[in-house]
This record gives sequence, structure tokens and C-alpha cells, in this order.
Amino acid sequence: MLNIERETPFLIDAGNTFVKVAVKEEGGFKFALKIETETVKKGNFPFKGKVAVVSSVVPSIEEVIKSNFEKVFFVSAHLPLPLKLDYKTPETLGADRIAAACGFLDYGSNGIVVLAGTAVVIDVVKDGIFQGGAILPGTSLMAKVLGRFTEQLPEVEGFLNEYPGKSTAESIMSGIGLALAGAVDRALKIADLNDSPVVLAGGYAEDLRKMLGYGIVDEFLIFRGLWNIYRWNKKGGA
Ligand SMILES: Nc1ncnc2c1ncn2[C@@H]1O[C@H](COP(=O)(O)OP(=O)(O)OP(=O)(O)O)[C@@H](O)[C@H]1O
Ligand SMILES: CC(C)(CO)[C@@H](O)C(=O)NCCC(=O)O
Repeated sequence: MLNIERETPFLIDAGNTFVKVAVKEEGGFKFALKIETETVKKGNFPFKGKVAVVSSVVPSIEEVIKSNFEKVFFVSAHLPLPLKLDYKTPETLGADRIAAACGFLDYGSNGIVVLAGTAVVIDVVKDGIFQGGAILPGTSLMAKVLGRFTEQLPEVEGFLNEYPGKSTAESIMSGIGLALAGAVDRALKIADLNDSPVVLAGGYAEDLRKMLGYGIVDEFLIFRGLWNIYRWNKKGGA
């Protein structure tokens, strides 16, 4: 159980590319810091505070974060959570997926959560229960792999909502776009959640939403979840 009644915590989303810090204020959430994960790996984390609630998918930087706060609570399947996890290996489930699903509860009990980051995650919440989902390479991972493991393909940046691509670069960017948007469309269909909210977060959530033509972008989704988890524990899992 979190024992953090005394102070409002800092909320930290430690991802594979960026570490982001936010705080909850009366008007909503506010970003306090965004720093490259590689920088934190070298021991630099220019932020100190009393209490932090952390979603980390980068175990190698957890000690650095820990050393900057008096108390740090890492989200995992072992914490009391406002939603149940229907996952065969909860101990290996990404803390960002847990936090995002807990944030999704502000939108309802059924729907799809998309995290568009280093890796892309497309998760399902049904009847307020985390059901699992899909993990795909993100835009730059797809581009890197194609560029590095072929002789003729360049390493592109970004993705395109266009098909067919009319050049090599366009064809790759089109492929990445089709892969991501197509995966979300298909996940929605298979999960039979066509009328439920699709909430997107992560570095290119807005571009992906434009491509899909539907969905809600919530750049604070993971922080919303961290806050919901904090409150849940503060009041004893009620
Ligand atoms: N507009 C964009 N178009 C395409 N790719 C992008 C865009 N913005 C960021 N990216 C890619 O997204 C990734 C970073 O995603 P994000 O900003 O969500 O970081 P993160 O929080 O560290 O992600 P994660 O938590 O998944 O590790 C990088 O691989 C970057 O190249
Ligand atoms: C899939 C990522 C990389 C997305 O950030 C993260 O959630 C993670 O490291 N997950 C661990 C594997 C799992 O969630 O089952």
C-alpha cells in the first residue's frame, strides 16, 4: 500500500526514449520535465522531490530516479490497482500499460488504449478489466530495421497516410502508416469495440489519430493513470 497521504506526488513516466515528469494541479495535469532516457542512464536526472509515483519500462534507470526522491512508488501488478489485470504474466506487464489502462478508466470501462512510442501498444479494457493487447515496433524502430537489414532501403523518418507510396521513401513511410493504423482498426474490430473510445498517448499519438480519423489524444493518459493509482492506494483500495 502506498503511504503517501502527506504530499502530492510527482508523476513520472519513464519510457525507452524519454522520461517525463508531471504534476497534478487544480486545473489538471502539467508537464514539469522531459528528458532523454539516455541522459538519465548516464546518471543525470535534474529533478528532486519528496514523493514520486513512477511508471517505468526501463529498469536500468530506476536507481537514479529513486535516489532523487525520499519515497518512490513503482507501478507494477503487485500494487493494489483500480482495475483487474487479465494477463497470463502480470509480472512482465509493462508499467506504462498498467498506468495507461488505469488512466483510461476516466473515459469508461470499455475501449482501446494506444501508446504510440518507441514500441506501440494497443490494449483492450473491457468491463473495467485490462484484457491484454498487442505490442508492435514503433515508427522509428520499423524504419531502423528496414534501413539496417536491407541493402537498398534508406532509413526514413515518420510515416504517411498515403497509399500507394510513389517513391522508395514514400513506400516505406506508407508501409509504417498502414501497419500502425491498420493494426488499430483491426484490433477494434476483433475486440468488437467499434462504438467505444479509442484513447491515444505517446510521441506521435496526434499524427496517428489524424490517420485513423477517430480517437481521443490524451497526452496525460499515463499520468492520469498514475494519479488514479495513487488515489486508489491512498484511500485503501476502496
Ligand atoms: N511525429 C512523430 N512521427 C513519427 N515518430 C515519432 C514522432 N515523434 C516521436 N516519434 C518517435 O516516437 C518514439 C518516442 O516516443 P515517445 O515520445 O512516446 O517516447 P517514450 O515516452 O520514451 O516512449 P515509450 O514510453 O514507448 O518508450 C521515438 O522512437 C521517436 O522517433
Ligand atoms: C511494450 C513496452 C516497451 C511499451 O512501452 C512496455 O510496456 C514494456 O516493456 N512491456 C513489457 C512487456 C509486456 O507489457 O508484456
